[in-house]
Parts: sequence; structure tokens; C-alpha cells
Amino acid sequence: MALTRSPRWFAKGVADLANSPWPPTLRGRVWLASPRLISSPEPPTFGSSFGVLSKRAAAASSSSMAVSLRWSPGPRSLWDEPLAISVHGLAPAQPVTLRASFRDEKGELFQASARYQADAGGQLDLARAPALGGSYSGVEPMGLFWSMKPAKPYWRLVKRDVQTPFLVELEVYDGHDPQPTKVMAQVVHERGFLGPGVKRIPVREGSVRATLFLPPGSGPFPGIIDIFGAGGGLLEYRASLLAGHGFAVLALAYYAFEDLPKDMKELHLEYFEEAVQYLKNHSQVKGPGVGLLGFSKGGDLCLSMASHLKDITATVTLNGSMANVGSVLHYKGMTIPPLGSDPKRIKMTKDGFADIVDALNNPLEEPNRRSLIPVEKAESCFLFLVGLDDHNWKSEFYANEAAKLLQAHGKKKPKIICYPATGHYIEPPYFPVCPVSFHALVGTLVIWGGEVSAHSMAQIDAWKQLRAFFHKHLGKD
Ligand SMILES: CCCCCCCC/C=C/CCCCCCCC(=O)SCCNC(=O)CCNC(=O)[C@H](O)C(C)(C)COP(=O)(O)OP(=O)(O)OC[C@H]1O[C@@H](n2cnc3c(N)ncnc32)[C@H](O)[C@@H]1OP(=O)(O)O
Repeated sequence: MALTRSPRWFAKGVADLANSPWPPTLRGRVWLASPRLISSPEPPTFGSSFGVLSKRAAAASSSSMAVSLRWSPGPRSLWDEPLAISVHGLAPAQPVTLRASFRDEKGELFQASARYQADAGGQLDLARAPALGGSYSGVEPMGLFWSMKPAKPYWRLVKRDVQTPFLVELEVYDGHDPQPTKVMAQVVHERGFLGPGVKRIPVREGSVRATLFLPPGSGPFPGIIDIFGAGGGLLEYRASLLAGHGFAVLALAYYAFEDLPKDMKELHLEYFEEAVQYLKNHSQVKGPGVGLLGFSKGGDLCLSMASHLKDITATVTLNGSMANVGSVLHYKGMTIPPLGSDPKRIKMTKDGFADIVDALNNPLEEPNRRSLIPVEKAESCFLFLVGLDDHNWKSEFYANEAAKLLQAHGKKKPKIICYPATGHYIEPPYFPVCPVSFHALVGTLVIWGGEVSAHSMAQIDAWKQLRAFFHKHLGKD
């Protein structure tokens, strides 16, 4: 696979490695997993079919020549792809510790480690061998990814530039010491967000501020608008990954980005209508309708779009609300006020974090009903994906009430999928779970909910479900 990377990126990659938590002997000495990018004065020693070591690094751990780390599909993969990870050349039943780590674009470290034991043949296949402890336990082929935690407290994984991958370092250490030192093999794997041939097209059409991602080929492709929640800016990573599955996806900003409003106090649905028209009219987008994917506040915006705008065929919300929250919403002279809240209902956890799950008023009680989104007006099909441990708001209640409203008006029954022990931030697969972080709207650290393993499995399933839903209702490319 041709790596479309410039030497600059490669140099940056190696520089990142130099700052990595690896033992000094190996810092900056490990090369990318593609021999084509190697330009070292010392001929690299191949530590595995996909990983290479510099001669000095290999010598630093004498047995590294025998031990090899392999993962497929190859030296690079997409963040939402599962990997097959195995270790070869170990001693029979040898205890080892595997560690995965990388740094995000702000230089913050994410890492996970787990203890394993080689089989009688000195092999270790993460698809079959149970982790004996560490960041996770049991047979978890992708445990080293979804169990990663940031070194910086209250930090979320955010991919800001989807054109560059995260360089994930995987190491095999001898033994089960809490701080193992003897590295036997390591490899760097490129985890990207832009699939082969996926095109990234900045969109500055009329007032629309977005980025369009097109799959390889001429299409036309089913079109989806992807909207994040409160926080502002333009996050592209969910759209870029989804485009890798055959959709034309428009990542849409709506405040705190370029010349858009600086805050979300007042939003106008006409802006979102313009985005729908842009996508619908794109030559590589298959009509007649488009899909909407909204997370959190992005979810209630998608419900408002589906309720008031034409040509919305399929709508998926990830922990969305069925009331308009956090902003006044205007459309053609109509004004929908934000659902009220009562800070007195904010609880503080024993660790001192805000739990805002009860802060919002009940949208079914007067006078809050004026904030209700009239989903009964929508022609769209709906899929509500819900984390049952969502501490941002009552996602399950909102999904069930929206379903009642739709069916009371003779509309199609929406699909509701609830995930136990799953919090608010349902991200694409293998994103580390964020239990606590800064809430842009509330202005303080809040708990989001979610038990790491269950939430991680929910992310994997939710991604499959939404892709299947969109393919079913929007067609395949
Ligand atoms: C306790 C008193 C409360 C009183 C109020 C009354 C209560 C009201 C209750 C209401 C009930 C609930 C209502 C909720 C409605 C909204 C629901 C939601 O949408 S929840 C949010 C869902 N989030 C998303 O969809 C993600 C949206 N985007 C973002 O989070 C941001 O775009 C970004 C953080 C990814 C990037 O921010 P950017 O624009 O680039 O700004 P900057 O980098 O300067 O960061 C600003 C600020 O954000 C924090 N931050 C940044 N990056 C991270 C990170 N990777 N992990 C964690 N936190 C991050 C950080 O604090 C930054 O501030 P600094 O000063 O720079 O530290």
C-alpha cells in the first residue's frame, strides 16, 4: 500500500517517537512500520513482518531478533478497523507485558498495557489468549486500543486533523513486572482517519462552513450530514471514517468556527437547510433524500432538521435530546426556546465533579413543552442510539418519548437501541472512553458516564448499527 506521507510527516512521526515514554535506548530509534520510509544510516533490522527496528535498538534487547510483533491488515489501518495482533518467537509459556501508546495532536499521551502468557509454542495471539490483568482482562483482541487512558486527567481523544494518522507504538516486554524494562519487540502502526481514496473537500458555499468527505470512485453516494454537540469548531473525524464505508459525509460546523456565530445562543435552521441543499445538489450525492447523524446537541439539531426541513430520509441520534437544548432555535419566523434547567438539580460526585443528568427540566411538563421538537412532522426514519449510563441528560427517556410522539401521529416506529453501562460520549470504535471532562455549555468538569469495557463494546456496535441503518434507508453506493 503506497503511503501517501511526506518526509515532513515522517520526520514529525519520528520526532513524536523521540518524545515517547519508551526506554531511552529506543527513543527515536524505532522506525515507521513501512520500510519504504526508512532512511537511516544504519540498515534497519526487521523485528516483524510489519515492524522494523534500528540495528542499535535491536541490539539493545538481545532477544529481539527472535521475537516479532505482527499485526494485520498491515502497517497502516483506519481507526475504526479491528486489528489482528500477535507475537512470535517467545519462549513457551513466557510471561510478557504488551503496551500500546500514542500521543494526540496536543502531545498528550494515551496508553494501555496488559499482561499475557505465551502458549506452548511461544506464540501469543490476542484473538485467542486472555489478558491476565492490566488495563483489561480476558480475550480482548482490541483491548490495547479501547482501554487506553490519557496521562492527562479529564482529557478526551479528539482527532483534529484527519489528514494525519496517530502513530501507535506497540511494545512487548519480558515478564509481568509493574514497570517492565526489557523490550523484546516493538513496532509503530499508523492509525489513520482518511481511508484510501477518500477525498476531503473543504466547503465554504454560501454560509455553509463544513468539510465534505467523498469515498473513492465517482458515486453517486448516499449523503449524510454529521453534526457534533456543544463545543464549537469543526470536528471531522466521524465523517471521515464514515466516508470510508461508502457515504458522502458532510461534517458541519455551526458555531465558533470562522465567520459562524461565536456561540450557540441563537441558531437558525435556515443555515442547516442550506447545508441539506448543498449536499442534496452535489453531483456525487445520491438523492432524493439525505441522512442526518447527530451526537448530543447535534442530535436535537438533527431532530429539528428532520421535523422542519424537506428531503431528510434517515436520521440517527447518538444520545440526543427530543427537546431543543442550549440555544434559541429560529426558523421562518418561528422561535423555539431552549429547554430550561435548574442548577440546583446538579449533583456533585464524591470526587467533586458535576453530575448534570437531572439539570434539564422535563420537556413534557408545561411550560417546557414549547421546547419540544415536533418530530411528528418528520418524514424521516429514525434510529436512536442510547447510552443507559448517560450522565449528560436522560437519553433513554428522550428516545422513548420521541417514539411515543411519532407513533401517536401514525409515523413509523423508530428503532431504539440502548446500551447498558454506556455513557454520553458514544464515539467511533476504539476511541478511549472519557469518564470526566470539561463541558463547554456547563462550563465545568462533568461526569459523562460509561463503564470502560461496556461503553467500548457499545461504540463498536453503534457504529455497525448506524452504518447498516443508513445503507438500508439511503441505499448503497
Ligand atoms: C456547574 C454550574 C453549571 C451552570 C449551568 C446550568 C446547567 C445547565 C445544564 C444543562 C444540561 C445539559 C445540557 C447539555 C447540552 C449540550 C449537550 C452536548 O452537546 S454535550 C457536548 C458534546 N460534545 C461534543 O459533541 C464535542 C464538541 N466539540 C468539542 O468539545 C470541542 O470542539 C473540542 C474540545 C473538541 C475542541 O475545542 P476547540 O474549539 O478546539 O477549543 P480549545 O481547543 O481551545 O478547547 C476549549 C476547551 O475545551 C477543553 N478541551 C479541549 N480539547 C480537549 C480534549 N481533547 N479533552 C478534554 N477537554 C478538551 C479544554 O477545557 C479547553 O479549554 P482550555 O482552557 O484550553 O483548557
